[in-house]
Amino acid sequence: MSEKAAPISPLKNFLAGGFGGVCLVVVGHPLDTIKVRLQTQPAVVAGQPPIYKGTVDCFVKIVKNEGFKGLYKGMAAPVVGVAPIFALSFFGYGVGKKLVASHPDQQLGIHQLFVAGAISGVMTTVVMTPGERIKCLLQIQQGQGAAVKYAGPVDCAVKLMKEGGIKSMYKGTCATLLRDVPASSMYFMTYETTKKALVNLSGNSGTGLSPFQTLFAGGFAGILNWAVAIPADVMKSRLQTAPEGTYPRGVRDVFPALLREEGPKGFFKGIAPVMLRAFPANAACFMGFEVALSFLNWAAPNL
Ligand SMILES: CC(=O)O[C@H](CC(=O)[O-])C[N+](C)(C)C
Repeated sequence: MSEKAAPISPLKNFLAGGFGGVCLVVVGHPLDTIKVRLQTQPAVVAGQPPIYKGTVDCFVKIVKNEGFKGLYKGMAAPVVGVAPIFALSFFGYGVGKKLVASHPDQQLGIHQLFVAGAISGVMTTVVMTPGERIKCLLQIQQGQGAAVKYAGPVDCAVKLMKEGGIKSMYKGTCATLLRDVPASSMYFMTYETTKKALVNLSGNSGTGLSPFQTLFAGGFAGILNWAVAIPADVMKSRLQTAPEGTYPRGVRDVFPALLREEGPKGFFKGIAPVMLRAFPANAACFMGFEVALSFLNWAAPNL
């Protein structure tokens, strides 16, 4: 007999998703900083050592030269920016699930979950692109020898608007879509299917998931999200941090340039910190989401 699905509330998803996003940033930001530093460091010149030899070297150099606070550089922007991004992402997923379901109680299949995730990916791009542009610019300043240009996220946003208007804020939109549409599909589909598999395995369908199972399903969703997102993420970070005019045709220029300069492995730059961060950060995110959702279901059952 097919189980009756819980009614979907995009509004509750929005609020709980925002809380999940804050949990994700607190746990994952240091590794995100390392990822962006590795992704955007200049190509190695023959005979000269790279600025950072790898994840551990990058971590040690940041802590030595900038202190622990260097790892948390640019975190104000994601905390303020990621909460709405994740709120919108989980809201979009809720809307997507409603759109693909033929009736409100339907248990969605793997393909429907995939499409609902893609809808979420498109919706988040509106806030994800400027959020990522500001975050990446802040994360790379100082670390690679350049003078400090932006005092913080607001200063960065104001300067980008003054210098290049809304077009500059939305630099990297195509790369963000290329990253987030497949990534969000993978993310939500993996979380739901892993959850279902774990419940079936343990036979605890009456009591739902244990905290450990939620953490595992969330962490695994994060890993598969990044497994499909990383090549587009490298292109996005490059594009969004390059000096004006470097890649006039966006992805169409950054793709061949990266391939020419660094070969196929260039598209996987920063994969170690990405994967190190993916599991704990997304485990924390889904845990925060589920806790907030349970609270909302208790406090406002009809929301
Ligand atoms: C690419 C990205 O932002 O992935 C999010 C998870 C993470 O580790 O930041 C998930 N999502 C694309 C659904 C926002």
